[in-house]
This record gives sequence, structure tokens and C-alpha cells, in this order.
Amino acid sequence: MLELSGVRAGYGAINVLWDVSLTAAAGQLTAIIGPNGAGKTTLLRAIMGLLPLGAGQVALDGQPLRGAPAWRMAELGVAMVPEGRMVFRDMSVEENLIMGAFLPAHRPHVKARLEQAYATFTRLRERRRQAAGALSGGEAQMLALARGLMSEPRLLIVDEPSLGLAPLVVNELFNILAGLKAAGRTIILVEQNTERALAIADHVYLMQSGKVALSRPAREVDLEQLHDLYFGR
Ligand SMILES: Nc1ncnc2c1ncn2[C@@H]1O[C@H](COP(=O)(O)OP(=O)(O)OP(=O)(O)O)[C@@H](O)[C@H]1O
Repeated sequence: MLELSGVRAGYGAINVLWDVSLTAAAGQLTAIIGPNGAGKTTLLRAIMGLLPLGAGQVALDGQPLRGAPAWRMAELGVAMVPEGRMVFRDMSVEENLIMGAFLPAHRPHVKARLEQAYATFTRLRERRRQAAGALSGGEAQMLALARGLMSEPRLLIVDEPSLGLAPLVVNELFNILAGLKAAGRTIILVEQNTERALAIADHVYLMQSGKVALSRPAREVDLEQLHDLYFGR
């Protein structure tokens, strides 16, 4: 569904990504792992058209994206759940969710999708009238994920969802991601929690210093070898 070929990108004179090529296949969960500073978030920014490409291309269903603006990405069915949750703190949980279905084409479906969100993320239903700023870290992450799903995206991109969350909440989060995958959703997951990502992924890319250091089906990944590469041993 999504294909990057030979992508170079960075910030002004600083290049971060070096000839990155990867594919996210439809109906699969593609995990992008790697240590701090490897370029994972930069890669997602390049996919979302938030950074100009120095070389290469990003294509969705074979069509080059050429830095499409955010609303166009939404129209094309790509939703990103950014690192750090970024919920609208002064708005209620439900208002945050409704913001996820902002395109005119989504409006007729808002009620049904709210129901769907509350069925998946039961705690959000209880807290739907509360200000999002009053949620715990885990609840805010669930809200960010649920908001990303409100547009019924064809491709859901999730950046470091487990960051700073308690183990029980991480379990819940990964169960939900596994459920979304089982329901056929196409997902790109950026994670530092290698083992958890590996457990639910179909394909794994390991990023190192702005390059793809390993690309392999998840079931063929040897965890020890992965850790050696990860830590540059
Ligand atoms: N706005 C920016 N301006 C300049 N350099 C940046 C900027 N954002 C990130 N970088 C640099 O790009 C490199 C890759 O950062 P990036 O955030 O993509 O890594 P990451 O793999 O997502 O790391 P983390 O897991 O810590 O979020 C780092 O060296 C970082 O310092």
C-alpha cells in the first residue's frame, strides 16, 4: 500500500534519512524499530509530507505523494497518531474524537464511529464529557489512537504509543493494536519496545543512523540477533 524508495530527508542542511526504502503491505502491521535518534520519527514526517524529500519518493498505491498537505493525506485515508499523544487538553474526550472525523465525507459517520470507538476503548465512554487534559497518560494515548481511527483510515501510522506508560496499560494498548490488525487494518507502528512490536508485527524494519539496517518478516526475526544489531554489538 505504501512504498518508500531511496528516500533522503532531513532538516535543512542536516540530512537524517539515507536512501530509505520500505514497504507497508495492505492488511499488515509493519513495525519500525530502532534506538533513539535512528530517524524513525523523521521517517514518519517524510511519509506525511511534513519534510521535503532530498531524493527518492513516497508512493501510496503506486501514486507518488509529493508532499501532499495534511488534509489531502486525510482524504487519501492516511492517519497519523503522533508521539506524545497531543490531545486537545481543553476539549472534552468526545470533542477530541469528533476532531478525528473532520472531513465533510466523514461527518455522516460520526455517530456510528463514536459508538465503535467507545466499544473498543471502554474507558473513553465513561470519560467522554471530561476534559482531555484530565486524562491519565494511558487514557490520553487511547484517546489519540481512537481519534486516529475516527476517519476509518486505510493506513494508520502510530508513533511510539507505549512511551512512558505503565506495563499494564502497554498490554492493553498492544492488545488493541493486535485486534485492529486482526480486523484487517493496515498499520505502521514505530516502537522502541522491540519485543512487544515483534509479537504483533508481520514485518519488521530496524533503523540505524538513518538507514534500514534490517528488513525481515517478523516470524523470521531472531531476537538476539536483532538486539546485537540494535545495540551495534
Ligand atoms: N527539528 C529538527 N531539527 C534538526 N534535527 C532534528 C530535528 N528533529 C530531529 N532531528 C535529528 O534527527 C535525528 C533523528 O531524529 P528522530 O526524532 O527522527 O529519531 P527517532 O528514531 O524518532 O528517535 P526517538 O526514538 O528518540 O524519537 C536525530 O539526530 C535528531 O537530533
